[in-house]
Parts: sequence; C-alpha cells; structure tokens
Amino acid sequence: MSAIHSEYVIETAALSKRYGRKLALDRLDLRIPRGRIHAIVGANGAGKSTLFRILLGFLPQTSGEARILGRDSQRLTPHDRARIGFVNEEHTLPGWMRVSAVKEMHRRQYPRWNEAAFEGVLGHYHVLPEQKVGQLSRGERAGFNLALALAQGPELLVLDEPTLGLDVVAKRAFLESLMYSNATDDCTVIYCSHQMEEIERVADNLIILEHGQLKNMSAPDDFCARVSHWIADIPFKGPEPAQVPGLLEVQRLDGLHHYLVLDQDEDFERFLRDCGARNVQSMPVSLDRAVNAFLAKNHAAPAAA
Ligand SMILES: Nc1ncnc2c1ncn2[C@@H]1O[C@H](COP(=O)(O)OP(=O)(O)OP(=O)(O)O)[C@@H](O)[C@H]1O
Repeated sequence: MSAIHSEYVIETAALSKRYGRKLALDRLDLRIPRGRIHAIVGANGAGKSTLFRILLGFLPQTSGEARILGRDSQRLTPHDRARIGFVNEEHTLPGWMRVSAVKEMHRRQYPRWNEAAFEGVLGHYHVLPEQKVGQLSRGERAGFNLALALAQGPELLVLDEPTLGLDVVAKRAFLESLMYSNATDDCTVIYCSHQMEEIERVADNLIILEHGQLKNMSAPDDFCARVSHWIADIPFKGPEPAQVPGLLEVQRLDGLHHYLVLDQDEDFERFLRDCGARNVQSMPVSLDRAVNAFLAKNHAAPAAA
C-alpha cells in the first residue's frame, strides 16, 4: 500500500474477496479516520461481514490490502487484538460462567482494563454479579458484552449488528449505554446495522457498501441532502423510468407521481414540467427512506447488468 497514515483506523486498498464464483468484495478502497462513530450499512450480501472477518484476521482476502490500526490484518498479534473490541449479534459468552467470573477473566486479560467504564455501561442493566451468563436475557447479554468490550479500553470498537433480535427497550438501553459511556471518547467506533433509526442517532459518518464496493462516505445529513422527494401532478403516464435522471424510486399515489431522486437540483423541476407536470413540490426525506431507496435501487440493477 503506497501511503499508510496512522490517522486511519481502517485502510483497505483494492481489497477483493472471492468465494468461488462470487465476488463479495470488489477492489474496495476504504479509509476510516480515527475517532467518532462510523456506521457501515449495506443490503444483505453487500460484503459487510466478509470485510469484518478479513479486518479481524479471521479470513484471508483474495487480493488487495487490509490494515487495521495500521497493521496488516492477517498478521495481528495478541497485543494488536487487545486494542480492538468486537461485539456481534451472537453475544457469545460461556453460559455456565457467572458474570463476576467472566468479568474477572477479562480484567486479567486486558492491561488497560477500565473498571469505571465497565460499571458505567452495566449500570444501565439489572445484571447481578452472581448470575450465570446463560440466565441473562438477550438484551442483558448484549449490554454485558458491550461493558466488557469498552472496559477493555480499545482504540477501535467494532459493533456488528449488536442489537439484532433485541426489543425496542433493550435496543434503547444498548444505544444509551454506548452513547453515554466516557470510554468511547478515546475510541473509534464502527457500527454496522440495518437499523436506520440507530444510525441516525449515533453515527457521525455514514459508509454505504454495495456489491462489495464503497458507495458513500459522508455525514448522514449530507447523504440525506443528496436525496430529494418530488411530487408532481402529471395528467398522463409520466416519463419512462429510464429517462428520469437520478431515479431511485417512483410511485403513483392518489393520482400524483412521487419521485425519489439522487443528486438532482432545481433542474429536476424543469424536467418534470417538460414532462407535462402542472404542479411540482419537493420535500426532504428521512435518512431511513434515503438509504433504503438507494439500496433498493442498486439491488434492482446489479453491477453486471
Ligand atoms: N463462505 C461463503 N461461501 C460462499 N459465499 C459466501 C460465503 N460467505 C459469504 N458469501 C457471499 O458473499 C457475499 C457477501 O456476504 P456477506 O456475509 O459478507 O454480506 P453482508 O453484507 O454481511 O450481508 P448481511 O447483511 O446479510 O449479513 C454474499 O453474496 C454471500 O452469499
């Protein structure tokens, strides 16, 4: 890799992963700067888990380079691994052990152990030290896992779908315990989720992966600003979808045409009027709608088409 800058916690160059005939990562160039909370989103099969597995050294790439905290991801030492916290949706911990014993094991393993961070996160949950891990609810297990990962004092915390399968109350508890923990101050967080309302609350940076390629890297609000919703009163059929610039989604509701479009300015109004629109209105869209329309559009038009 030509230029490795330590200000990036993650840096990939032309990173590809092929499983047989399937290309899961396609010459991915990704640079995630140090600090703040970065969300990675993508449709099912976009390559997110493959990327994490390579970055954490669990899987070799087919070609290209992957660095995490400045290190080659395939050559991580135990010391490098201690600098990285990882929580995924499985929340796998030994069910037969007591909470206090698991904590003690982690405390001894990690030299940068931060007891206050552990207590701060776990304080959001009604978890007792004498409970066995297997007796904890899914939400409590998620919280316990987060407490362990943050107390480890990581420079980088990777959260891969951490709230999958949790109810609304447990999801909120998880997010709040993450957001209000001082332990995240010195830590870069990578948050992978399909839950757009969570991304909206926590993320400073929105990374969109599709078909193993990077499609967006910006503040969530900036991505939202790229997508606009236009409502047009067109008496006839309206333009052919293939002719609509930047089209992500079109719907006909109550006789009005609704267009979600990407990267269009006021020229789009002129386009609609030229297509016979009598009234045209535009409005902003939520992050949820913008991202879903973007992903759905790319899904319908695969790269090979
Ligand atoms: N072990 C494997 N063998 C063959 N193909 C695989 C394997 N693992 C993943 N794939 C394929 O690689 C692509 C990327 O999968 P990956 O699990 O990385 O996506 P993802 O973005 O994490 O998806 P999801 O959001 O559903 O978890 C998919 O098309 C998947 O079918």
